[in-house]
Amino acid sequence: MTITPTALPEVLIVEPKVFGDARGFFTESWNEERFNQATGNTLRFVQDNHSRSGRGVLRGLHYQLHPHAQGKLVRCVSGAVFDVAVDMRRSSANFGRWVGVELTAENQKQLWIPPGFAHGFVVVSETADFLYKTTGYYAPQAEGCVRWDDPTIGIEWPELGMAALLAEKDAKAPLLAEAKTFD
Ligand SMILES: Cc1cn([C@H]2C[C@H](O)[C@@H](COP(=O)(O)OP(=O)(O)O[C@H]3O[C@H](C)C(=O)[C@H](O)[C@H]3O)O2)c(=O)[nH]c1=O
Repeated sequence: MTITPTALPEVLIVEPKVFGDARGFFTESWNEERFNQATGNTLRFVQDNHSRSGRGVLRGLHYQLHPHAQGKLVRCVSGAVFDVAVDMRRSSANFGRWVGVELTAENQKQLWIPPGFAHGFVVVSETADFLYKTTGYYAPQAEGCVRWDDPTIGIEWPELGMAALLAEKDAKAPLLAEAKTFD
């Protein structure tokens, strides 16, 4: 397992070892001991999620506030997405800053997004199956969201050649200045 910090040092690219052979491949997509040894975390995941989306679908930017804040370990198992995390902690020197990583079925990269960060992705393949583990249960009453295209965050989304397809709540999400944040 390889762990690579991003420009937001708490957001980590996780690359489990992939064993390829003439039949295909095998990989341990999650190994608690290896992950916690490599990152110094002591994570406990309580929920697995799976969403499927078509090209141009943009889900996010979402997060849950305390006491229901979620850490997420995300990956794309078919197709490809551009995955983004935004630091929503006002006390952080990186408040409002973002990182983006292409997660694909081919590169088998995963992204660890700790509590305190907004998360979202846009699909850059015909379809994408997106799986992720969370350290907290779904709590819609604690959900926060921030606009995907807020110029003060300035996410450089990939060119899609089409308008992003968003849920109504995401199209109407607040800008960072009005969004709920972490201390
Ligand atoms: C997230 C979630 C949703 N739902 C139900 C609620 C709705 O009836 C339906 C679709 O929910 P939503 O439109 O919020 O799904 P996404 O837009 O993919 O939300 C996710 O998008 C970004 C990328 C995230 O990081 C979050 O995990 C999550 O907010 O699934 C559940 O029952 N449990 C859940 O954990």
